[in-house]
Formats: sequence, structure tokens, C-alpha cells
Amino acid sequence: MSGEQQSTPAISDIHVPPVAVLGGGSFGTALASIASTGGARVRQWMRDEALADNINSQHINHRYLPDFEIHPDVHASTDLEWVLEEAGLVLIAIPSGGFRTVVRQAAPHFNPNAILVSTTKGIEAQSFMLMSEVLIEETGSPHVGVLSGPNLAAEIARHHLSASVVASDDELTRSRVQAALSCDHFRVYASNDRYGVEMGGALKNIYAIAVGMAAALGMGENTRSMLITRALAEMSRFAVAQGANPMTFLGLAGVGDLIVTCSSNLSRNYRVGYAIGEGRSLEEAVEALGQVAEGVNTVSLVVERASRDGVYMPLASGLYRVMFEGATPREVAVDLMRSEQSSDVEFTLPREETRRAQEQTAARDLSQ
Ligand SMILES: NC(=O)C1=CN([C@@H]2O[C@H](COP(=O)(O)OP(=O)(O)OC[C@H]3O[C@@H](n4cnc5c(N)ncnc54)[C@H](O)[C@@H]3O)[C@@H](O)[C@H]2O)C=CC1
Ligand SMILES: O=C(CO)COP(=O)(O)O
Repeated sequence: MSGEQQSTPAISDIHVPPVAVLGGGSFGTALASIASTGGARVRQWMRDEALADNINSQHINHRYLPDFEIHPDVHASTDLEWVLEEAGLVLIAIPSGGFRTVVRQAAPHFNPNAILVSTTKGIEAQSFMLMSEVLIEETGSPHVGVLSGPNLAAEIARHHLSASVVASDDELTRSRVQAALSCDHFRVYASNDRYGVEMGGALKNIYAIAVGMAAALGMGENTRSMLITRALAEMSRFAVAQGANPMTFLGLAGVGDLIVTCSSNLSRNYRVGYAIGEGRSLEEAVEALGQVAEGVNTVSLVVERASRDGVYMPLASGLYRVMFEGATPREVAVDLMRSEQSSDVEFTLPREETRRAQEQTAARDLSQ
């Protein structure tokens, strides 16, 4: 051995393969630009030829991110085979409703060792599968991950400092994504709780609708804070019952994403909730949006699953009643305020203990 000191390999030493982004919406476009800024060769697939031409000639996605200049090295195309040619990292930003169809179409063109990453925050309706599970089922790849975090596309596009989480049990997937997507305005943290990270991204959309609704009804910051915090309790209760690690909800893909989506008018889910709170029907709210708001479908799927599994989810159930059963937001708010007074952090004081203490106190009072 020579006497020279070996330096520790840094993330900048990791090879960044050509990147393919599937999806021509706001998030796919923001991610393509980040990867290009980081130095990767980037091709972006979309089904709309005019939009692809637009991106290539003017470097603007007029339909989904009109005020933002895309990195000039991003090449858009409707030719899936060309986009996937040589791609070592594939980022999939297709809404959950079309995700499996696109993956099935793309699968024959994936390179055998390509890293496949879902950035979609939704649940498949028929199967209740998360998108990384769909990816594994469709491809059998060992290099599957998810990217999720507080990542409003329009803010990323404006180069506001942002961070996300790559989650995978495959180390190679985590480090390649960190290397490909890190740049001066974007950081990527790693997690091995793929299920928890992905569940966090899907569930927070439900609560963004609820908080948007409360904002439209003129409720204040105490209300917002109560809703966000109880939402965190509720979503982690549900996700843990399905197999997630509760600690994941303390991170960017849990509380981080919940805060941003419940606080910003840039969130489409928040905007749908706001429109309903102003008195619009769900159909009107979704049509006026013209983009995907995953929470609209997620709420039905989660409420049904929670009822099957006996998971207590008063906020999601109340929202479901407003969105699909004609209850008014005010009725639901009153019901929620009068419902069981439970424990704050269930991981320290279980709900059952609070209930038992209340029953014992009531029994003692009755006997006096
Ligand atoms: N926009 C954002 O700030 C963020 C979005 N996401 C997630 O990314 C996913 C995609 O969202 P966005 O890009 O924001 O949506 P978007 O509404 O801006 O665009 C959706 C894109 O997907 C395309 N698409 C829909 N169905 C398709 C199909 N069957 N085949 C081919 N293309 C299809 C549309 O043509 C459009 O280009 C969603 O699950 C969302 O939750 C995640 C983080 C941030
Ligand atoms: O996931 C997001 C931010 O992290 C985007 O939220 P919306 O889909 O509600 O716009």
C-alpha cells in the first residue's frame, strides 16, 4: 500500500446516468430541469406532441408551468422508445390513474439495470397499491424507489431552495437519485422506508383538501394548526397499521409535505378544498383546476380501507361526508369538535388508555 491518504468518495464521484422523465405535467417538467441542471442528459416523455415541440423550441411548458424557463438541455418527445434509450434512471411523474398503463407501455424499453423511481403521490383505485408496488409488479426490477417531499413544482421551477426524500431498500437507487437530482437549489435525503414515504405523499393530499376548505370558511391559524397536527396523528395511525415506520412521519415526506400542502395556494388539493369551501360542487372544483388533485380519489380509497381495518380516521371520514355525501363543512366541523376527546401523541399515550381513564372517572363520579 502506498503512504498516500485515500479520500472518502463523495456524492459528486457517483456516476450520473442519462435520465428519462415520463410525464409532461408540472412535476415531470420541474424534475427534468433539476436533473439537467445537475448535468445529466435528460429526455422527457409526454403524449402531447404540441407540448413537446413547445418545450424543445421555447423551453416553456405553456400548459402546466407557463411562467418558468426550462433548462435548455431538456429534450421532450412523444417517442417513448427514444426517451428511454440508454436511460439509467427513469423518473415517473404520471398521475396514479394512468400510471400502470404508462409503465406497461414503457416496460419493454426499460434498460435491464435502470433505476425506476415513482414521484406520484396517489394510490391505485382497484388494487390499493402504491405506485412503487405497481412498478415492481409490472417490471420485477430490484432497483425501485420513490421520491416524495415538500415539493411544489412551481417553487422548484423558481429555484426556491427545496428538499425531497428518495426511499428505497436498494442502496444503489438511493445514491444514484441523490447524485442525479442534487443541485444548488435542490437536496435529496435518503430513507429505507419506501412504504412510509410513499404513503405520506398520498395521504397528505386528503388533509390539504380539508385545510383548504377550512381556510375558505374563514377559520384562523389555530384551526389550521389543529388540523395539520391531528392530520399527522391520523395519517401516521393509518400508515403504521398498514406497515409503515412511524418515525418516517417526522421527516420531509411526512410532516414536511403535510405542512407545505396544507399551507399553500399552489397546492392543487388545497385549491380543490378551498373551492368546495366557497360553495362549489366537487365536479366544478375539479374542472376549474384542470390539473390532477390526487386527494379526490385517495380520500374514498383510504376511508374504505380504514373502515375495513378498523382504523379511526375522523378527519378523512368527515371530509368524505362533505365531498361525497352532501354534508356541509360546518356540520362536519361541529361533529368533529364534539367527538371523542382523545390523547395527543398516541405513541406516548395510547388512545385506549385515555378512553379507559375517562370511563373510570365517569364511573367514579356516578358512584359518588
Ligand atoms: N405538481 C407538483 O407540485 C407535484 C406533483 N407530484 C405528483 O406528481 C404526479 C404528477 O403530477 P403533476 O405533474 O403535477 O400533474 P399535472 O396535472 O401537472 O400533469 C399530469 C401529466 O400527466 C399526463 N398524463 C395523465 N395521464 C396520462 C396517461 N394515461 N398517459 C400519459 N400521460 C398522462 C398529463 O398529460 C400531464 O402531462 C401526481 O401524482 C402528483 O401528486 C408530486 C410532487 C409535486
Ligand atoms: O405534492 C405536492 C407538494 O409536495 C403538490 O401538491 P398538490 O398535488 O396538491 O399540488
